[in-house]
Amino acid sequence: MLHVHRASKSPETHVETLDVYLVAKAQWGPRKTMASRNRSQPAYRRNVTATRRLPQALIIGVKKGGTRALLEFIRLHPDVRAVGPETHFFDRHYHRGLEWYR
Ligand SMILES: Nc1ncnc2c1ncn2[C@@H]1O[C@H](COP(=O)(O)OS(=O)(=O)O)[C@@H](OP(=O)(O)O)[C@H]1O
Repeated sequence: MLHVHRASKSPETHVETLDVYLVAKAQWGPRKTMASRNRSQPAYRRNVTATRRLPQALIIGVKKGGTRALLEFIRLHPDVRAVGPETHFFDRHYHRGLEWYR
């Protein structure tokens, strides 16, 4: 989850806090890790893995707006991969660039 703070001099808006979740559709391809040789895994798990890619969707909402619940419902779909902990890309790690973000 990412908290983006935007300050404003307008008395109506004050400080706006948003939660941002990153959601990516998984892209399946050949697995190249040691885990691929783990015979205790079923074949459909041995031979495929998710490729790291930029998110295709961002969930943005106000704090306490239920963004976590929405993310958990969306990630139930088998083709969806989503971050677990907060990434803080836009507020803390933006300078690291898109390769870090993947
Ligand atoms: N469908 C629905 N209806 C009513 N309330 C709901 C719903 N889904 C989530 N929630 C409540 O939303 C709170 C969590 O919001 P967030 O995921 O945005 O959390 S946070 O702001 O990042 O902490 C959290 O409230 P609190 O338990 O008071 O913290 C959830 O219980």
